[in-house]
Amino acid sequence: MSTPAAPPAPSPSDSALVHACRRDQLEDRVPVWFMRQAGRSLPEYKRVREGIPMLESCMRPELVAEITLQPVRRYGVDAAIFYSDIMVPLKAVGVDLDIVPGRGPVMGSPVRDEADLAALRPLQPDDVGYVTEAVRLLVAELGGTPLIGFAGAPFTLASYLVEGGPSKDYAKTKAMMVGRPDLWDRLCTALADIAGAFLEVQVDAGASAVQLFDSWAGSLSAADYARYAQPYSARVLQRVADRGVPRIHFGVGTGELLGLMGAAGADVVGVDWRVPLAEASRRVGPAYAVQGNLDPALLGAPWPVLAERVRDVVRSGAEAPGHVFNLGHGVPPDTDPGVLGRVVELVQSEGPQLRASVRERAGLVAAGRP
Ligand SMILES: Cc1c2[nH]c(c1CCC(=O)O)Cc1[nH]c(c(CCC(=O)O)c1C)Cc1[nH]c(c(CCC(=O)O)c1C)Cc1[nH]c(c(C)c1CCC(=O)O)C2
Repeated sequence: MSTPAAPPAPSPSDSALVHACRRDQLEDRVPVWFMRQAGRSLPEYKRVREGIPMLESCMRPELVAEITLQPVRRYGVDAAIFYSDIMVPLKAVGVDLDIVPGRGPVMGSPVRDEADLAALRPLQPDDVGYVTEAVRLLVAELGGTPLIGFAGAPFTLASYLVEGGPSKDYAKTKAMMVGRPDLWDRLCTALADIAGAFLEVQVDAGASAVQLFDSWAGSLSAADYARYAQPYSARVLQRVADRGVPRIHFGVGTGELLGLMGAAGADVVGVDWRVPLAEASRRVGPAYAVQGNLDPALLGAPWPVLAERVRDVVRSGAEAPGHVFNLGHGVPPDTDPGVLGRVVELVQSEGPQLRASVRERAGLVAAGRP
């Protein structure tokens, strides 16, 4: 008699995250991960980063793999997010920039005219061999847990390049955008091609989903977003359209842009805390899953209050055809990791039941699903 075949190893493409992104959310799991889950909120991160500058840390495959795995080990989240930065592909093509602790990306010299565009040569996979290597190491370690690759969207990248560093009003960026649309088009097309190549590298090495961060797109009106940002984000997302991996598209303060962000070529629209997920889902329509959207500032609230807010997010997300639980923006550096652990535990233990009861009451349960 032959021994029965071992059950197939869990595959990231069959994970709760990927199913939720595809809107065939498994009834037994509400997937949860956090933007910026790897990083300064973790003591084990601070320990391994000691004395190593941010950008250098992104170029050491074993360190990248270790930092990416830290929150997966600690919290048991449903996805890993690749440890890198939106500025890494720009650094890789030779742009003079640094990431200054407590401040963010700072340029050696800002991009202001045609001559400055010369710095933005196309990204070749060999420019980021350390990314390929780190993704491969991670995919081997992660087993059934999916790895999310990411890139910065052209508008958000352009804001750092044109301002020269972080900004509150993006005045120089917007002045170029409306005043020099020809230059803006060349800048954002070059950035789209670099960001698209960066996503391709991660997917080719084994990432199971991608997220495009357009963190600062919420500073634009819908009309300006549609004209000056969306076409370039669409160009990035198009690069990985035929790779079979879900595409998540996120920004902050984008309540008025959610439909346009979906239409840029996403499968999942990331939502900050300002718009409830049920309303966000109505704005994007039934062809998209949603991701979000607990207010990160509430992580410091007393647990019973926070727990009820976590349940509210799950209930509101249940009105969408697919929901990936996340914060509305990144984990704040001063977050107590113990609190994030409790959030994961709550979403994983109560999430499926909360979701099922909302969907049953609303008559949203898909007929015939096992
Ligand atoms: C706008 C943006 C950047 N980088 C990123 C975005 C989009 C997301 C968002 O809106 O927050 C994306 C990013 N940056 C980092 C990740 C790693 C993965 C993860 O989410 O856990 C990701 C996905 C690491 C990082 N990127 C950065 C850190 C902190 C640097 C350090 O630890 O020294 C980390 C862990 C630095 C960084 N890099 C950037 C900023 C604004 C900062 C913060 C500056 C500061 O407050 O110190 C640019």
